[in-house]
Order: sequence, then C-alpha cells, then structure tokens
Amino acid sequence: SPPQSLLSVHDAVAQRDFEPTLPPIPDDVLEEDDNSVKIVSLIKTKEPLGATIKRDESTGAIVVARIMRGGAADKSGLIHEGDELKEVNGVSLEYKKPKEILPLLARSQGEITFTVIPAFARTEVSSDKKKLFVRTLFDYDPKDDPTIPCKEAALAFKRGDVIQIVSKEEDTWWQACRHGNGNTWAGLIPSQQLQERSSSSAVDLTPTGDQRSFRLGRRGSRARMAAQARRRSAGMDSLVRTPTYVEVVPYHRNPLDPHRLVVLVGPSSVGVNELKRRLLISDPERYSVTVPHTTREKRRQEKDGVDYHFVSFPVFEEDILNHRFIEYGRYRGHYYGTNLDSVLKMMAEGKVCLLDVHPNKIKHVYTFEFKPYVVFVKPPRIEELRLTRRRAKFICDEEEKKPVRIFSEEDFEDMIGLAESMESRYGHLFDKVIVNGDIATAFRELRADLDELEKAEVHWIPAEWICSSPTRSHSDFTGWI
Ligand SMILES: Nc1ncnc2c1ncn2[C@@H]1O[C@H](COP(=O)(O)OP(=O)(O)OP(=O)(O)O)[C@@H](O)[C@H]1O
Repeated sequence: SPPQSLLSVHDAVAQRDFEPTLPPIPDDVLEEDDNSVKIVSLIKTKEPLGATIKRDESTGAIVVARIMRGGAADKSGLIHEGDELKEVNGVSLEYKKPKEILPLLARSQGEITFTVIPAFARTEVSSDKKKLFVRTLFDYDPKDDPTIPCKEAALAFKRGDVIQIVSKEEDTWWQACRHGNGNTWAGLIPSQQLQERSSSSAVDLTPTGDQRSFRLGRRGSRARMAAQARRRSAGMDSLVRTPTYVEVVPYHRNPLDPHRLVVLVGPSSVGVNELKRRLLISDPERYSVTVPHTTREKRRQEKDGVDYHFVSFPVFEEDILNHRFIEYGRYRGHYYGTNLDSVLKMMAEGKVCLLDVHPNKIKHVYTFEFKPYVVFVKPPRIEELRLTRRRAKFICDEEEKKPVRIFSEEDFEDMIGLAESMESRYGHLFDKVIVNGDIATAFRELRADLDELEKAEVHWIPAEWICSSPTRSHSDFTGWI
C-alpha cells in the first residue's frame, strides 16, 4: 500500500539531508478532490530539488516536467513526472507562471510542502484531455437526411458546435454527444468519410486575387473584371475535401496570458475597417491595432513607432526572408507591411490586438502563440446592401480619377461573390460570422461576442496548435526547482 512504500522511502532517505514525510491532510485543504490530492514534504537544503516544472498549456496547470536522476526529488520517490503542483507551502500556484514560482522555492529552506495531484490520479480527473472533441464545419439536421438509419437516434448540430466523438467504430456513422449539458447518451452523426462522400458539391478553389491591401492599391476596373472572370470559371476548378470536423482541445485562459489575437476578415469594402474603427473608439484601453513597418522617409510630424516603424531596406528585406511579415507590399518604391513582432508587442502590452488581413494570411498567425480568433464579416443580401449603403462612399482605386465614389450594383455583386468564395475556401478557419447589414447592429453583435470571448472559461482551440508546435519556447517555459 502507498503508506508502506512511503515509509520505506522514508527509511531509505532519512539518513540524508532531506526527509520526505506524509503529514495528515488538513481538513480545509481541497476537500472536493480529497482522494486525488497528496501532500508531500521534503526538506530542502541549498541544493535544488532536482526537478523542472512547466505550465500545461491546455489546462493551465503547473506540472512536473522532469525529475533529474539522483536529485533530491528523485530520491524521495514522492514526486513524479506529470504530477500537478497545486500549492507550495500553502501558497496556491493557480494562475502563477513558472517564473513566479521559482522565487517562491528559491527562498524556502528546510521543510517544504507541496500539494500535488499525482500523475496517475490526474489522468482520471482530467480525462477530458483523452477525449476526442471536434468542431463541426457543417450544419446537420437528421430530418433532412434520408440516409440516416434511425432519425431518433441521431444528433443534430449547427456548424461551429463542439461535440465529443465517443465512437468511431463504424465507417459510416459515428457516435457523438454534446459536451457539458449533462446528457451522457450519444447520437449518430455522419462519419467524416460519409460526409465527404455525400457532399459532392464542388468548392471553388480559385485564388481570390483581391489581396486585401492595407490601405494601398484598391480594386480598380481591371481587378473587377478579373473577379468576374473568376466567378464565371467557378465550379470548373479542382475539388477540395469537404470540410467536416476539426479536432479541438479545451484551453483555459490564464487571466495573465495575453489576449487572443482578433483577426477580422471579409471581402473588400464590406466594412471591416468601419467595425475595427468602432471597436477602437469604444474602448481604446482594451483594443489596439499594430503599427505598420515601412522603408519610406519619416515625415516631420510623424513619430517612429507610433505612425510607422521606420526601417531601412535591408532590415525590411531580412524580415521578409525570415517570414516575419504577415503581409507586405510595395507602393511608390517603398515597402509597407505588418510584422509579427508588432502584433506580439501589442499582445504583450495586454491589448486585444485587432488584425485586418486577407484570409490567406491567417496561416501566418495560426499558432498557439497568437491563438487567433477569426471573425468573418459578411455582406447581407443584396437588397439590404442597397438599402444600407445608399449614402456610403468607399475608396475604390487610388489611381483612378475618382478614387472615392458610391457603391454600384456591380460592387455589391462583387462583394457578395467574393464573400462566397472566401467562405468556401477559408470557412473552416472562422470562429464567428458577423453579417454587416445595419452597422450599429453588426457592431453590437461583434462587441458582445468579443466580451463573451473574454469571459469564456473554456476556449476550444484547434488541436494542431498544441501538437505541432515544436518551438513553444516561452509558453512552455521550464523552471528548475
Ligand atoms: N453596415 C454599413 N452600413 C453602411 N455603410 C457601411 C457599413 N459598413 C461599412 N460601411 C461603409 O462602407 C465603406 C467601406 O467600408 P470599410 O472601409 O470599412 O470597408 P473595408 O472592408 O475595410 O474595405 P477595404 O478592405 O477595401 O479597406 C465605408 O464608407 C464605410 O463607412
């Protein structure tokens, strides 16, 4: 039994300069998970304990990353790799970063008490980590599905819902249940293979040539003709795999973590800038945008780092080669661009950074470091565009004689067409869709959604952010105790 083995550990190590003991658990400590919590005391000398700790990115827990062979922690036999540390000398580690914990430990000498959840107990407690969760990328209503073997046994869902897959035994029908509403029974859903096979609709994969420029070239008549040609050829292009499900994992945001990057995308002139502007003025303390980089000369009234980051050609080009630019372009002989470092800077300042890019740029920030929350701004139906944009003017092309003009029917059609191709091509990356009909309504909806994001206990983020990031250097900070 555990006490027996601990005693023998005690005997084995009592002669040395540290002394593991297992004191009784005080009544007031963590009583809700009583049987999974263990209190461990070690006597610490000037020597380190011989362990490293890190923060588990998906749960936010502080866990033992490594036990160094032959070190004090190792010899005690009381702490193991994967154990979660809850408290040190009665001080809760919740929301603490490894680098804040290290001084706590460095200061202590003599008896040092850890409250831990052993790794074996943790796997039961947080077995959510083992479960398979997916975000659905299509609407599913069994009532409209003639192929489902039993409509009553099916699970309906809306695109964007998070569901748990409980069985993949059959190739055609999987079993899934909703997360968190207490319903434990599962329902049938189409398997990935089945869904891919049954939706034979072609998805337009043509590159959408409208590089959403950052305030530089606007779409001129040539671009418009190209857009029309693209739309005509739509459907003749290669088929893509239909988006079905994407694996997600829970992420519990530590209040001290940077805010998620908010990426706003949408067809040109749909109103992305307008919404961004309203967010910024609604709460300038909270929201911010990045300062672009440029190689052009600083004008007298401009401030470096405020209007632009003014850099030389070689510096700019080196950053291009190092993939530091999310997007960049040349205008009148000079480079302009949005650099990853300026995004990180805003995030480090505790701001909600708003980034406005073409959806084909999302991939540059599609990592755990940025945790992008992607909002797609979509035009309403054409009737509503006509009504709401009656008086709106937009910048269509700086090269044209009349760079600012009112919307034409053709502009509305282009906007809707582009929105459709963006949605079919990048829709799997969108966390939220806002229809920008009436601007006040769209803004309210966006603002409310971002407020909710701030408060959310669990964020469902793509599993690929956790699994395939080899260089999570600073978030996977390892502290040496
Ligand atoms: N819901 C709306 N109702 C009326 N006018 C709108 C609405 N949304 C945006 N506008 C107006 O439409 C014009 C274009 O909007 P905006 O500049 O925000 O587009 P954008 O998506 O940022 O375009 P671009 O990518 O080309 O810069 C602006 O004059 C803006 O005020």
